[in-house]
Amino acid sequence: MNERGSSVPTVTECSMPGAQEDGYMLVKSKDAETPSSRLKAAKVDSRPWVDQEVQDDTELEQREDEGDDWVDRSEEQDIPHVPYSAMRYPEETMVERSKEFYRLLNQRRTVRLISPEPVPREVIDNVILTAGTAPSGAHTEPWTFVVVSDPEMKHQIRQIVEEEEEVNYRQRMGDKWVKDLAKLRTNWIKDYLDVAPYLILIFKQTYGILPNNKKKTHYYNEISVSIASGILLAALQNVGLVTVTSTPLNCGPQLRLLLKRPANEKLLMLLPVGYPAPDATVPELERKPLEDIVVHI
Ligand SMILES: NC(=O)C1=CN([C@@H]2O[C@H](COP(=O)(O)OP(=O)(O)OC[C@H]3O[C@@H](n4cnc5c(N)ncnc54)[C@H](OP(=O)(O)O)[C@@H]3O)[C@@H](O)[C@H]2O)C=CC1
Ligand SMILES: Cc1cc2nc3c(=O)[nH]c(=O)nc-3n(C[C@H](O)[C@H](O)[C@H](O)COP(=O)(O)O)c2cc1C
Ligand SMILES: N[C@@H](Cc1ccc(O)c(Cl)c1)C(=O)O
Repeated sequence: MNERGSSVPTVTECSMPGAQEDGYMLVKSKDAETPSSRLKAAKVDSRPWVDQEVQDDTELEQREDEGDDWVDRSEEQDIPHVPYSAMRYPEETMVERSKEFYRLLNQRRTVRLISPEPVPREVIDNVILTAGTAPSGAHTEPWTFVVVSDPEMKHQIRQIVEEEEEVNYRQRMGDKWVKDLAKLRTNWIKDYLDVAPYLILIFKQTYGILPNNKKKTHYYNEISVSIASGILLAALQNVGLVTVTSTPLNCGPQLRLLLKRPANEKLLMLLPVGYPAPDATVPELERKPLEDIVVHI
């Protein structure tokens, strides 16, 4: 393998215990070689180099089950291009606005003690609309925001999450993981899943399904939905609400089924949303200074 990553991880079809209706998962394996992996390797080798961590494998992986059920992009209609104009501020105003926005977002904290106080539904709709302004690969908008306010449904979500997180903390993840998280004083008990007025479950659509049932490639879907999620966090901060950017390990498939979401959707994160509880505390964390996060060239 050369340094620029031309060695391609092979892909094996295998049965996935306890998982989806699809019955397949892609497993990276160094040794196994199958016709599809050879095809994939050949395709990848003919492409320009991209960092393996960020390369868009979306289409390659999906074309494993290539068939007539994928839409041909060339069938899509051309659209008009229209003039664009942006707000233009004097430089001093730009500096002031950039500081002001930084001050706002620098106050954002993950708050794990959330008040049960109701939050207007319209505010939740607006922050989700804001998240939906995110850029997305080929403008595929590969996100679904499931908003849960029903107490019984919230409780069922809590039961799934607590059951899996208990396994994560007690055995699945091991000592290093538990030690790395210790400063946050988290555990598998997730009161906020019952208490927060809203739970927003953010799903990435790994591919799209058109009205004619053909599948559509959702390029860079995880990156696109992650950007939308970041914008959602900023929008929540803007209205004085708090959340926990939570990634409940191994809960995705169960939560998808509970919420009756289709098989093309995978849970990306679960955000309990509300006002902070009056007695909420947060760990006294520091953020890296500018010189540690920027390189000017
Ligand atoms: N594991 C990761 O790389 C990432 C995880 N997350 C989030 O972290 C949390 C834990 O993630 P993870 O450990 O992957 O656990 P999940 O609970 O999301 O998934 C467990 C396993 O099931 C697979 N799976 C989930 N949904 C589907 C679906 N609709 N169709 C087919 N396979 C599916 C996943 O595949 P697969 O590994 O292909 O996703 C994974 O192997 C979740 O909230 C998840 O959304 C967020 C970003 C990346
Ligand atoms: C991708 C990602 C996954 C996270 N997963 C969890 C999680 O599962 N549970 C949790 O309590 N916090 C989770 N967090 C929140 C982090 O613990 C938190 O962002 C970090 O401690 C910094 O604190 P701050 O958000 O207050 O700046 C996650 C954050 C990110 C960005
Ligand atoms: N999901 C667990 C553990 C956890 C906690 C905090 C984190 O920042 C991360 Cl990445 C994981 C939990 O919610 O307790």
